Amino acid sequence: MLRIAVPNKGSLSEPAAQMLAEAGYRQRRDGRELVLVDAENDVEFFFLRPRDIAVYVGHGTVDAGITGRDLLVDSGVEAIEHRALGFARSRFHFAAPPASISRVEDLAGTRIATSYKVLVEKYLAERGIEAAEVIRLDGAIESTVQLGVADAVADVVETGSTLRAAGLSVFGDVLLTSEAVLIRPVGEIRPGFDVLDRRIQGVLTAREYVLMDYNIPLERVARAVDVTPGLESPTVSPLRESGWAAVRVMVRRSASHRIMDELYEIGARGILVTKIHATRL
Ligand SMILES: Nc1ncnc2c1ncn2[C@@H]1O[C@H](COP(=O)(O)OP(=O)(O)OP(=O)(O)O)[C@@H](O)[C@H]1O
Ligand SMILES: O=P(O)(O)OC[C@H]1O[C@H](OP(=O)(O)OP(=O)(O)O)[C@H](O)[C@@H]1O
Ligand SMILES: [Mg+2]
Repeated sequence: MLRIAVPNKGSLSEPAAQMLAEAGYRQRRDGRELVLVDAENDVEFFFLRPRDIAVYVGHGTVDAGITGRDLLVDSGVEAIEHRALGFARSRFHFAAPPASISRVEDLAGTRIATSYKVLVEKYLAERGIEAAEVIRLDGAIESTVQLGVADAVADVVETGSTLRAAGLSVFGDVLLTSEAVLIRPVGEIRPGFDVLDRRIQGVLTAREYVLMDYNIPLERVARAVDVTPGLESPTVSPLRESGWAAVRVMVRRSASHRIMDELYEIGARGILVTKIHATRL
């Protein structure tokens, strides 16, 4: 039975549960359940703190896990980032009151508050910058400057509104671009992992693509297919009315309206877009 670690709390937990549900796995009914056996799919889910998941996977205690790339890096543990999952996207940045610090070099001799101490210390060490102290705190990092605990912070930024509300501005490079990731232990892939991965890949494709159907005069099929080449090759079938073909093809959801406009211009009619629920490509 494949053992999978899943975030039990925080920003990662709800979208991870949603993704696994779309992949056909059983869901826990109660947020306090710690273990869930899905015998039908031959997997066992362990609901753990997102920060600890990299450690369990790194030590090989579980066969797979979902966590944040930033948490994996900060754990200092070796595990393989097998696949990016497209949610909990964030950037990791330094920030300070704009009048005080605006360059990474100015961090020398300052106190920096963060929940990601390993990540920050590694970044500073690589640049030969010696902070007075890197203070590790659990959350609400943006408040530390106002509270007089730190001179600057290093934290997760999504929209930037938390930083703005605290009167802080980012400076320097993005230290890390993060999102939720599927991770696995170093070494041989555990039995059953490929099935989990294919199911997740299926969900990602179903989210990214839609199915497009349209009718088109035969002499314009080639032009239309140039606009919608599909992943491999579009299905082109004859319509009952002679001189017309029906085309079925996958297109990126984000481009679907632009593509419909183009197809219409070429002469396509009856253009339909349908949501894809699941895929195995
Ligand atoms: N506002 C946000 N937008 C996008 N991703 C976020 C946001 N806050 C945290 N994350 C990401 O979620 C993961 C952190 O999850 P974690 O559960 O530790 O923190 P959290 O979501 O802040 O939860 P909490 O603060 O309630 O403990 C990291 O990968 C981080 O980059
Ligand atoms: O750029 P924004 O869209 O404002 O999002 C970023 C904020 O969201 C998270 O905080 P969370 O709400 O999890 O609180 P925490 O600081 O206690 O973890 C993160 O730690 C940042 O503080
Ligand atoms: Mg948080």
